Amino acid sequence: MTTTSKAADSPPRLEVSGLTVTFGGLTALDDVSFTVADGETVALIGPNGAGKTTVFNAVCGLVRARRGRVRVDGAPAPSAPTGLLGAGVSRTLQGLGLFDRLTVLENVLVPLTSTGGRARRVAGRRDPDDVGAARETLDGLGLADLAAVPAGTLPYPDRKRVALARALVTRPRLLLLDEPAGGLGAADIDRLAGTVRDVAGDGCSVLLVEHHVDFVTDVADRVVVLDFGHVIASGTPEQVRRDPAVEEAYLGVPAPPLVEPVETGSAGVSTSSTSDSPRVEPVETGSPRVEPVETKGTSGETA
Ligand SMILES: Nc1ncnc2c1ncn2[C@@H]1O[C@H](COP(=O)(O)OP(=O)(O)OP(=O)(O)O)[C@@H](O)[C@H]1O
Repeated sequence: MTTTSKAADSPPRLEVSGLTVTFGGLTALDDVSFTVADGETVALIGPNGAGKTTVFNAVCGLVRARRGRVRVDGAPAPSAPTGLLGAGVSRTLQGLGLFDRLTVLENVLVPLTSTGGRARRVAGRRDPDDVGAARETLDGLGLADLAAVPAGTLPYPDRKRVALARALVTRPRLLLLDEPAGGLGAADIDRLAGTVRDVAGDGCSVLLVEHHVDFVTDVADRVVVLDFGHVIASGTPEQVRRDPAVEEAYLGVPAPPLVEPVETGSAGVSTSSTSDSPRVEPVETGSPRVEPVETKGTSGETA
């Protein structure tokens, strides 16, 4: 999925380098480094409180780093959220943050009409180009028929797609998705995965925070695992799934040895570790899945 449109020595779309963030005496992030290339999808996973949202907030200028740096296309990331659109960065929120009384179309127009000198157009006159872009985005997400419906009347999966449309309408080069699969059923997650692949296929880089491991495995080129503010593993979804440190971080116990003597019995598993014994792979028995947190509200929140 990674595109090759940039020169080989060009900076990555997103570079997080030595990022350290503290809240009073708490070190939420400690020397965190990773990159996201053009058109690459990277998932940031980790147990609750690991620091995932803090990474997002640091990229968006919502929290100040004590040390380290965040660069987008080689330039310092905006120091305030108001600079995000200009930097080609867009994000969704765990709580969606929709305006319930505005229609779907009006919600999707918000990032277009609230930037630069176009803010005055919110109150009445709409730029036809903006409306066209919003309708095109809604169409692409299967939301065209809902354009005139107040967002607050929609079921949660549709509201979630509206929030995604609002993030996509500015045609970002870097899209940050905060628990995009949380609270969705299997069919909606499949549709979301298709959208993420399409977005990445168009060259947009995607950084997502997600607890749903099957979704992560489906869409992510690489996974970065945080625990207590440290990067404890990174690699392909398969590499990370098999990493004992990841298992330990989620389950709180050391991973068992790779080959464990097992009692003989009807299951036919050998007790010995001779070369013709079946190989026991304890790490495969449980993907490090933590159920999505659905209690963080579904409307009106900001990050
Ligand atoms: N504004 C804040 N003030 C104080 N502590 C904070 C603040 N924001 C985050 N923290 C703390 O920083 C740590 C990392 O929090 P963060 O929300 O980034 O974790 P997370 O991995 O996103 O967790 P979750 O999966 O539960 O959303 C936690 O210990 C959290 O309590």
